[in-house]
Amino acid sequence: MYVELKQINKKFGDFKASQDVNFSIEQGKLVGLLGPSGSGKTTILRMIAGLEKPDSGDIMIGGSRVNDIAPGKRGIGFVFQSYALFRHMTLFDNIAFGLTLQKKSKKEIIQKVNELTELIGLTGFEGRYPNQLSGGQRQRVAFARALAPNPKLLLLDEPFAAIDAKVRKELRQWLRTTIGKLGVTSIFVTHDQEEAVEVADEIIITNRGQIEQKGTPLQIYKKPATPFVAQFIGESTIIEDYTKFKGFESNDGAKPKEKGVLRPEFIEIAKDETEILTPLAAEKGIVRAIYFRGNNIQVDIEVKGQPLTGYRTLEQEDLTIGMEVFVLIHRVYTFEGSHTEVIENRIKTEQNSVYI
Ligand SMILES: Nc1ncnc2c1ncn2[C@@H]1O[C@H](COP(=O)(O)OP(=O)(O)OP(=O)(O)O)[C@@H](O)[C@H]1O
Repeated sequence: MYVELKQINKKFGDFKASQDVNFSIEQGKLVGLLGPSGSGKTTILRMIAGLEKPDSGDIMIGGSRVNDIAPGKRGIGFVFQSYALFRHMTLFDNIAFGLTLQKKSKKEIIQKVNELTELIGLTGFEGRYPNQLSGGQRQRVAFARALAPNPKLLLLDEPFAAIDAKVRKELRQWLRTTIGKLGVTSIFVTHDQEEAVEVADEIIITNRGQIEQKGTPLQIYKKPATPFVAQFIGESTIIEDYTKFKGFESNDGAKPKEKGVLRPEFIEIAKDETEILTPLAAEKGIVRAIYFRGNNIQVDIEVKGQPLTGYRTLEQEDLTIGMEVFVLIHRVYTFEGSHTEVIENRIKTEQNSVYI
């Protein structure tokens, strides 16, 4: 493991910004720290960088405990949200900054800066000042500057936050490819789940100073470990009593102990019985709202007093507000302690086995 946090605790006054934080990151991985505002992501990043000291616990980088090592001696590159370039320095001098501090030879500096300028696609722009570059270009320069001293670990704090949406998408892909090529272990902070899912090899989800889950984007999406993760990742509706729906009835009529989580992808909304394979397993619902989402149509429905959301494709027939529709709930998640359970629609499953 390249980076390891062991039982890290950090308080600001009485406020617990990190509570028993444990995780490890393999060498060469690009990991996203994802969580709502104030959940402690930046505090974790700053402790790894040495800009903040944990109250207890160990921070290990490359097998050594670095708690007492100064930030500049940890072999870390840092990219901040706001470009933080030196305004009075050219692109060349900005990238060369760390190398000059390291007292590298002129020849070495020129070679390295040229290499990095090419990597970020800005060859020919060496003499420009930050205000002569676009936001995306400036952020790439910040990235090159952080990489110049050959860090073993790269930390990025909301690196795309200040950049407009279209450029941000391009920059994400670029960052992913570039970091993959360089193989430098990297941790980035974001509160944007789309960004984390698109860019990261692995995601660590933070909530109230604690780690809720760590896994690949797909693992986190398919098997959220806690109700918090289930609600935070993707869209979902929390249902107090899912046993009121067809196919989910409890055997003894008792209400479930745990709440259910329903994602739009678990719901099929059909205009009539012919659109659905197992109409017997479906509930009737009323269309409450319809939103065109570009590549699909979001339909808000009400089923037995419960508002739910599902999607329809552009190829399917249009629905109208107030229309009665068939709603097939394929599955529901529940959580028992730290265990996620997936409950399938029983009627649908039985009917499908008859067809087979
Ligand atoms: N130096 C500090 N002094 C006091 N409180 C702090 C300090 N730094 C952070 N905090 C508090 O610790 C909590 C966690 O902050 P942190 O910046 O780690 O969260 P975050 O998840 O990165 O949030 P955001 O997405 O808004 O940046 C917040 O409530 C914040 O106000």
